[in-house]
Amino acid sequence: MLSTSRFFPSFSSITNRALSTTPALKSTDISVKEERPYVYNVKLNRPAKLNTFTMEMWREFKKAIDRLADDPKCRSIIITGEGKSFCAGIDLAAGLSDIIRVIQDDSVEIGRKGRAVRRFIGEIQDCFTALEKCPKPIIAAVHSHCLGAGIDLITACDIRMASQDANFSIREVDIGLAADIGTLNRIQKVVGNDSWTREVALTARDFGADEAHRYGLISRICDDRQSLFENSIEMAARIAEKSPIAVQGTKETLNYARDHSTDDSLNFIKTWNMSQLLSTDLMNSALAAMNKKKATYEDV
Ligand SMILES: CC/C=C\C=C\CC(=O)SCCNC(=O)CCNC(=O)[C@H](O)C(C)(C)COP(=O)(O)OP(=O)(O)OC[C@H]1O[C@@H](n2cnc3c(N)ncnc32)[C@H](O)[C@@H]1OP(=O)(O)O
Repeated sequence: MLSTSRFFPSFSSITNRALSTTPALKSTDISVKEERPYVYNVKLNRPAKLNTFTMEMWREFKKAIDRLADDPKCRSIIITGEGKSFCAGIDLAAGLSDIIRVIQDDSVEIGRKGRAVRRFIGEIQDCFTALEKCPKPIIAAVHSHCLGAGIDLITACDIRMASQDANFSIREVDIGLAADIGTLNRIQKVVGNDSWTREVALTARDFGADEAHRYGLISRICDDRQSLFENSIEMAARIAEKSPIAVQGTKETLNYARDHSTDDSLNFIKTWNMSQLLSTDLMNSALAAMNKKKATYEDV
């Protein structure tokens, strides 16, 4: 069992450093690649630190997702991690240094400190909420460690799959905090088992791919990392072949239905489709189905 203290520089050394000493993000910490036509891979690319998140990396991640959200040449996305682990959570040394500096700055009045903490958490929340807000479906492909912020990330995705070696933990209580960037707010809606959710969130215990699958956190287990990658690309490519109007309307509606009453969401989809059924995609798809052919669709 590793102690988290080995990752922390002393608090005084953090507070004495200037802001600019936060390890700078090389833009390679997040890489974006078109793997197939219309299918993009957003890769966490900080393998030496097990793809742990710094503030700069969070910002880069959001930028990448927001860019793909608006790119008509992107229709589906997979999220992968380079190296040994998918994501070992927040970078316990660099990722918390900004906030610790504020907390420890005695010249800042306590009410203002609270506001700064709230802003800090909100900014990080937005980086993962970008996954949910992105109209393109997003598949998380998890191998090895997926801890803390890693679970925040994957619960904001549309689909989760993992290789057999995956190792998950809602690790936050072990570092003295209630998870605040999405896991606790989304996981019950993903998993639908309140007792299990509370068990893993309150104990921070590790669980593997089989357990994650059994409780619905992931929908598919692959034998190894290579087949995980291939399966996630195949699934993303299959989605990308379909009408982007239909696919993106489906994601919007599922998100809306999750957070509203059935009545409200029925109203939402009929209003949505007031315009979206007028699209040529409907006729194209119907004709292609009747002729046993594949339809192609304009970019949106
Ligand atoms: C407002 C708050 C917002 C977000 C909050 C999020 C909360 C969380 O994310 S909680 C989870 C935090 N993460 C952890 O507690 C994991 C800590 N890491 C480990 O326990 C282990 O590294 C391991 C994942 C079990 C893997 O062990 P091992 O295979 O032996 O590899 P290591 O040699 O330990 O690690 C390699 C390399 O990575 C560095 N590293 C690993 N995890 C972190 C981390 N979380 N923060 C910073 N650095 C980390 C480790 O120091 C090694 O670096 P070297 O330079 O090679 O020493």
